[in-house]
Amino acid sequence: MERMKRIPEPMLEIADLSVRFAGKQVLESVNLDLYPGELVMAIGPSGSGKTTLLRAVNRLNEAYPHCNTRGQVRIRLADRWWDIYAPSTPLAELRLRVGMVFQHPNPLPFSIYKNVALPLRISLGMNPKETLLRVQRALEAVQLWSEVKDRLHDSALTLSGGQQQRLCLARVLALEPALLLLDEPTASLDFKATRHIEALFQTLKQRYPILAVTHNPGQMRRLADRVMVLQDGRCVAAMSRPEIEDPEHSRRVMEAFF
Ligand SMILES: Nc1ncnc2c1ncn2[C@@H]1O[C@H](COP(=O)(O)OP(=O)(O)OP(=O)(O)O)[C@@H](O)[C@H]1O
Repeated sequence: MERMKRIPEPMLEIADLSVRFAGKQVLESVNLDLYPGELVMAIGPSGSGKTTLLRAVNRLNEAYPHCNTRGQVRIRLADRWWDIYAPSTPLAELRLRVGMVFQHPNPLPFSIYKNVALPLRISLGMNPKETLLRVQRALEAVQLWSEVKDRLHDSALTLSGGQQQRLCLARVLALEPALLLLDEPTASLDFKATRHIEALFQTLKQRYPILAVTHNPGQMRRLADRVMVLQDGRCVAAMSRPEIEDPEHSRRVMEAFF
């Protein structure tokens, strides 16, 4: 008897997603499935809707009263599907499971330690000993520990832009999310830190799938398993890994849409 081929189930399903701000169409009928072990990158010209797409996954666009979202976004957590836009979905819990790193670092006006520790204490109810261990592990993962271990109680706002970005990533990783959303996560990092964080993403995607936005074609080639190209809010092209690796093909796609 022919063996049945196992079709992997996605972790995230975005179906026919449209977003308007004050009547202006910003995303139109976007579809995307994200599978375990994948790092998918959204690219496109400035204003094409990349950040809006990421923000739609954890319902951050709703912070704007004139925002209207249609379509479906579903996430699979512990083998159960959650409809992200269903009124019954527990939003706070969802946002803990869907970690997002923003384009501009957004540390809280507290100490370096508290920035990572507070969500663990408040949201996960961790005890101080567990918290300390988790904070250290997260800061080591983003290669910040050696730079801050002697000044953990200084304000996070005294860190450089690149250090703040790594701190914000550590804060998200410490919560051990199910899915990562990254909006140009290396934009404020130097070459060495960028390469380290890129290597970290390659490891992390085995644990949780990643949907990322980048403006950097080199980073796209180094990291992306698949690429979606957005233009004026629509998905106008897609590239698989072999197409991304083919310099002629990816050059043609970039030239066509940028
Ligand atoms: N809260 C908002 N209210 C009104 N318009 C918005 C809002 N947020 C985004 N937009 C508009 O939606 C469009 C897409 O914005 P978005 O930030 O998603 O683009 P992007 O592709 O991420 O751009 P960039 O590459 O410059 O970061 C833009 O025209 C932007 O002005």
